[in-house]
Amino acid sequence: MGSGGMPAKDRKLRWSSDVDQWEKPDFTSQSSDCIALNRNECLTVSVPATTANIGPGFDSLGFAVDLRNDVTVEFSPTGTFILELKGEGCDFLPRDETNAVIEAVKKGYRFQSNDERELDVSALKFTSTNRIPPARGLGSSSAALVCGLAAGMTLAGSDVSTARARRDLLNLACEVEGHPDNVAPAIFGGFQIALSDENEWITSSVNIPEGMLCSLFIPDFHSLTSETRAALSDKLTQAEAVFNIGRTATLINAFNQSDFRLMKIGTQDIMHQHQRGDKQFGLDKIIAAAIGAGAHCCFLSGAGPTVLAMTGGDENGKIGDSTIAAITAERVAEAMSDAAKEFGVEGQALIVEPTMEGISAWIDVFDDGEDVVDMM
Ligand SMILES: Nc1ncnc2c1ncn2[C@@H]1O[C@H](COP(=O)(O)OP(=O)(O)O)[C@@H](O)[C@H]1O
Ligand SMILES: N[C@@H](CCOP(=O)(O)O)C(=O)O
Repeated sequence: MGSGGMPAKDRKLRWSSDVDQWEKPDFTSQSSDCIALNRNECLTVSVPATTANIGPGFDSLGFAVDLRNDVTVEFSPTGTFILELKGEGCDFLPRDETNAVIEAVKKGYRFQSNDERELDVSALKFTSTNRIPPARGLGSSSAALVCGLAAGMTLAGSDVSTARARRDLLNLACEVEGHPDNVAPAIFGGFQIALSDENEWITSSVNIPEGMLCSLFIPDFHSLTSETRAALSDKLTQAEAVFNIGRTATLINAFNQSDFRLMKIGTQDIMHQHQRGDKQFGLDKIIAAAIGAGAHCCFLSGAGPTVLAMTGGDENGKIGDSTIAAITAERVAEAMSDAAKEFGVEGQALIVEPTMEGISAWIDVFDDGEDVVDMM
């Protein structure tokens, strides 16, 4: 094994955060001996849900919200491949090696070991704890991809808390996903503007005003991003392009300057959201209801069908602001649910906060019954 019997804390020192000094694990013959995990250890990778587009920023903007999927990897007690699913999507996500998380683990491992080895997962146990509802526009596929890639890279010896590993993760995940607006905030947290420049994906952060809350209306039905993307027109008139360019720029200013008044106009879009939602589940009416109930802005989350409205924010820093924000967020969520019901659509209302925490990974060490956590 690359790490031998070394405790995780010491072993971590083998992988320098200095980009030029990354030390490749000593890959030897046996598959289970080729991973940077001891038999008394369990690796966990945690990734947040993300809301992409934010109205006009199609394929470019996204922010992370505090609803997380976790994947753990440990040696299987039965000596055979196990994939345990918990929470969202348990009833239909595959439990074999075709699961997107497992495919990504193998890809991440292959990348980190310079294509020298395939990861044999037959002696490993994976547990996927899913809190992000799949196929609802909250970046579940990106979370699965990023979790898996990061787990695979870690098993091949990478420290995914380093800037270099995160950059690699961004490039790898964007290659698979094709658009960066979910994966960038899933990896880096916060609000990200992401784009591709020749062979490289680049992301930069935007401020999210303190104290903002997101009211989510998550319809009960599923909608596959690939299907609703395929139905969009790939042509825009100049006037349509100008509509979205002006609003995207306004949106960035609104967030960076905590200017809540600009958020409603800054989240308007002409490229995709009404095509995906108005006739299908009354998106225009849900947005109007949220704004009417006091939201700063409201938009289709990713490819939908989730709708996200934003409230709160420490405009004046007055005592009691957070209580008022929470009450408004609940009122907005209720108004969205009622509007959807009138359209015949049932769903779940949920209030979450934006989060600055992107991917995190750690190793639990089970030592004589004691559980020591090693943050990576
Ligand atoms: N936790 C998960 N584990 C494995 N695969 C997942 C998971 N979540 C989502 N997926 C895959 O992603 C698909 C949904 O992707 P997509 O249509 O892009 O929806 P979303 O908007 O939620 O990202 C699911 O059908 C499934 O194949
Ligand atoms: N820009 C993409 C975003 C898809 O987000 P998801 O959360 O629905 O996967 C698109 O609009 O297709």
